Amino acid sequence: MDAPERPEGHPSAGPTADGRRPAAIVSHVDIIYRVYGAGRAHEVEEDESNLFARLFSRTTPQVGVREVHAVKDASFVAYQGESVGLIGRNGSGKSTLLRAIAGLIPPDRGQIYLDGRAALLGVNAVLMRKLSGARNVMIGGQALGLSKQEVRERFADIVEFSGIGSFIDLPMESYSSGMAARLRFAISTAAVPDILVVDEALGTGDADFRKRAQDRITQIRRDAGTVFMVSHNNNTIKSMCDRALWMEHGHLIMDGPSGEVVDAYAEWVARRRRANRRGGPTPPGQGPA
Ligand SMILES: Nc1ncnc2c1ncn2[C@@H]1O[C@H](COP(=O)(O)OP(=O)(O)OP(=O)(O)O)[C@@H](O)[C@H]1O
Repeated sequence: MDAPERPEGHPSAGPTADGRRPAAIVSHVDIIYRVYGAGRAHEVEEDESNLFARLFSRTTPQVGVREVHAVKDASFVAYQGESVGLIGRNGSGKSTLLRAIAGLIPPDRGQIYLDGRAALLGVNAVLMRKLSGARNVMIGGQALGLSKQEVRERFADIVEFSGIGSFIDLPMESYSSGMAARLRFAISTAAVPDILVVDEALGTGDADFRKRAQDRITQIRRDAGTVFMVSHNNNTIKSMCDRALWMEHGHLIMDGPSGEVVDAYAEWVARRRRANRRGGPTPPGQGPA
């Protein structure tokens, strides 16, 4: 099979003229979810011959399949050492784009090129509530690609960072949600990936833990890693990211220094609220489009 076409600035092309090295290239990416069984009642009850014709038709969409176009023609380049925040309203496509960068969802169109390994912060899928925190450290660490020996070497650090103390020997189902979130964060960042993808993990925990989480992310960036994060907290994005991407209805509508993008987004949200209170739409020409 032919190698995919490499856009300008592909990681293998080396650093740019200003010395920055691309870590992730997202080129014209579209992501479409297909939700099955989403048909209307009368479609489900249609007669069998009609159903047969539909199943074998190339042109008519199948019964009950609904498409959600979550990301539309998104393109950007992120550089090593950069921390990029994604902001936007609920359902605007932020998590979907992050999951695609982490390699969990294949784009329907376009390409994503990464220089190194990307990992989504969060080992939720593999952790087991009925097992002790200690057993879960071993399971989660290995899920991140560490060997048993490597997890053992980092065990004390992970437990110390989580602040779980002697609870580490109890089943995770006995933890408060904050304790579980802290342990998950500690496990997830035990193996430092080249590209760390953080989806809303920083809203959990108390102020002290948030500070330590922030320090750890800063350290990952210092080790030449790149961080992507989604947050609904504008202050988190401003303080932890140097750049922000604003998504609306699957489109990437603004890309720039985090302070500028967050302020523009906050202003737009406030204007929308005012317009909604007055019962009218957002004034034309002042929306994000
Ligand atoms: N697994 C899925 N199957 C079908 N549709 C999905 C799925 N996950 C997300 N969607 C849809 O894709 C769109 C984008 O969702 P996504 O979770 O990426 O948005 P988001 O900006 O991260 O939202 P939020 O801020 O609420 O987390 C939404 O319309 C959502 O309903």
